[in-house]
Amino acid sequence: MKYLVTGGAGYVGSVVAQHLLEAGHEVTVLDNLTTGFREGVPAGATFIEGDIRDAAKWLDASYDGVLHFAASSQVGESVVRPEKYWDNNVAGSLALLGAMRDAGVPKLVFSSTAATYGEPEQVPIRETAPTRPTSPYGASKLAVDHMITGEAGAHGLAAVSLRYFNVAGAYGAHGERHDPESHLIPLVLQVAQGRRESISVFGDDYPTPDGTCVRDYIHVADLAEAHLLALTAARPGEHLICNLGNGEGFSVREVIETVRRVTGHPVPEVVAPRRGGDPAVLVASADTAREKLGWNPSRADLAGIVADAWEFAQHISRER
Ligand SMILES: NC(=O)c1ccc[n+]([C@@H]2O[C@H](COP(=O)([O-])OP(=O)(O)OC[C@H]3O[C@@H](n4cnc5c(N)ncnc54)[C@H](O)[C@@H]3O)[C@@H](O)[C@H]2O)c1
Ligand SMILES: O=c1ccn([C@@H]2O[C@H](COP(=O)(O)OP(=O)(O)O[C@H]3O[C@H](CO)[C@@H](O)[C@H](O)[C@H]3O)[C@@H](O)[C@H]2O)c(=O)[nH]1
Repeated sequence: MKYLVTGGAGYVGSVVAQHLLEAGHEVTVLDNLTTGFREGVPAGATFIEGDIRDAAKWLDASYDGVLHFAASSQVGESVVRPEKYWDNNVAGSLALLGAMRDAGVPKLVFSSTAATYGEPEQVPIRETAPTRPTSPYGASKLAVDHMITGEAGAHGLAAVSLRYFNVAGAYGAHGERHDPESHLIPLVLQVAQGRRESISVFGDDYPTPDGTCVRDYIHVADLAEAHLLALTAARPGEHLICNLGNGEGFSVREVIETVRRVTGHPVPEVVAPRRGGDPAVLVASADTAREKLGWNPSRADLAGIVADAWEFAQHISRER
């Protein structure tokens, strides 16, 4: 099969593109390199440096589907620059869906997020939970989910939205890398490497056992496997929404402690003010993904996830 992977020079997109290639598919990556890296695109994929808003230039009926990762994805930034999120995520996805419709591309797998739920009433969070995002990022992703539901109903698109919880870990040469770094695990690893003095803990007065935010960390390779299953499960005219997480929450402090244990290095921490837009707790029920996709994540251990991320962090700093 032939797939377009938007955002395939970024963290999750590059790992999924690599899995698609390993499964024998033909892959084209479309990425404007705003947060991704040219060297992140897996060998064997065709690369187009371009924007999803111009997808019509490249999409044609030879594609069997699109895996849509390209987005702006930082919760905190979205609170201070909401317009960027409406433009890139919502207007960008609208253009992409239009290009798919015009070209007759039948299938879509979309990177949605736990951030669509906001502060949950019940944990673990099921897909039927209320969607009340606490950040413009989450709101923009929820808007795209609604757009996709309409597209499936009106025009027969076969679609799956995968609501990732916190993606972590690495897969071979592909791992989490942003410049400047913005995500918790790679930042804590930079402290362990001595590249940063300390990690800021954004708020220690949340209603959680140790006062810091709790997240459900999912290995990027488990996540990638769900995308391949979603391509098989997608049905014309239907929009399936599945959470992807391990169902276990770890606090910011527990993540920092795990990094100390795995790396054997000291990690000084400093309590800082809360970051805008952060819910206190996000933990998934992934029962729908297990039932509808046949997904069976096998890399749930946080220390193992951190160890893979650590190996990747060491690899990229040797390259610098
Ligand atoms: N990392 C996580 O924990 C997480 C959790 C939930 C959802 N997601 C979603 O998964 C997707 C991938 O996230 P990531 O962590 O790999 O981020 P990333 O920033 O590493 O990757 C995003 C990629 O999209 C590209 N891009 C952005 N806007 C574009 C545009 N207009 N046209 C073409 N390319 C564009 C960037 O250059 C980058 O390569 C995003 O949609 C994000 O919202 C990520
Ligand atoms: O220097 C830091 C960085 C982060 N955090 C905290 O660590 C937690 C995790 O933060 P981060 O790694 O930035 O991830 P999230 O903000 O939880 O968002 C990720 O996970 C979401 C799903 O839960 C996705 O939608 C987003 O795209 C993805 O960035 C949050 O409580 C942050 O406030 C800190 O305390 N210090």
